Amino acid sequence: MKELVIATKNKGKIEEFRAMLEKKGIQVKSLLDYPNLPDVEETGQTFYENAVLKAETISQLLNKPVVADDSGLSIDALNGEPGVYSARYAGNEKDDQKNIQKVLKKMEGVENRKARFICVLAFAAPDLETMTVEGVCEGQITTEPRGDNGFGYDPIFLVDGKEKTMAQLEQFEKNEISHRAKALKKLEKLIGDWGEANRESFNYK
Ligand SMILES: O=P(O)(O)OP(=O)(O)OP(=O)(O)OC[C@H]1O[C@@H](n2cnc3c(O)ncnc32)[C@H](O)[C@@H]1O
Ligand SMILES: [Mg+2]
Repeated sequence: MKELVIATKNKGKIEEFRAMLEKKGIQVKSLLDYPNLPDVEETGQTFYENAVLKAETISQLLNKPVVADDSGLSIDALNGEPGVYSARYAGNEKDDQKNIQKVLKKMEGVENRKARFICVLAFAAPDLETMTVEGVCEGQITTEPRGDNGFGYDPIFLVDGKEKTMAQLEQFEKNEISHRAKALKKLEKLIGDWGEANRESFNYK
């Protein structure tokens, strides 16, 4: 079975990548399978910078092809917040419930509820120039959480074109329309064949 390392510790992301890739015969590994690797500090100002930082650092340490995902929620009325700080919006403990409450509080009485999920994927491999792609999913911020599926801000994100929040969609439905799914489709096109990515050495720069 082909194998791909995703440089993430986020269980929600890992589950989604598994669902999208394992049906194609690709076994997904994550940083939870490599507990001895150091944490990569997300010092970038953009999703792109952080995705590249995570992918290149882990690819160099493992000497393997690696995909990293940097993603988040961007709310128009909050000038793009929580943005690159999505995971730690309400504090360093990365608490989804606290993050949601912080957004709902800031959005109290706000009429313009337009928002989007953004996902940047970076693919880094030994001797290969790093590739990046972006996927976006448009929606609206609700006034209260709805649904139990997914992770992060899914319960307060009403997906445009559906009458459900992202957390009310079944996982397979989220994986048809999400920012992550769109980015992954683009990356697959760019790379051609994930099998290529698993060759011992990558020699086309
Ligand atoms: O860096 P890694 O280890 O991948 O895990 P992380 O959770 O820190 O991931 P990010 O730095 O990319 O921060 C992304 C945050 O944005 C939010 N987010 C991203 N994708 C999401 C999705 O599909 N649904 C809901 N929230 C999402 C969620 O709060 C994530 O913690
Ligand atoms: Mg992170």
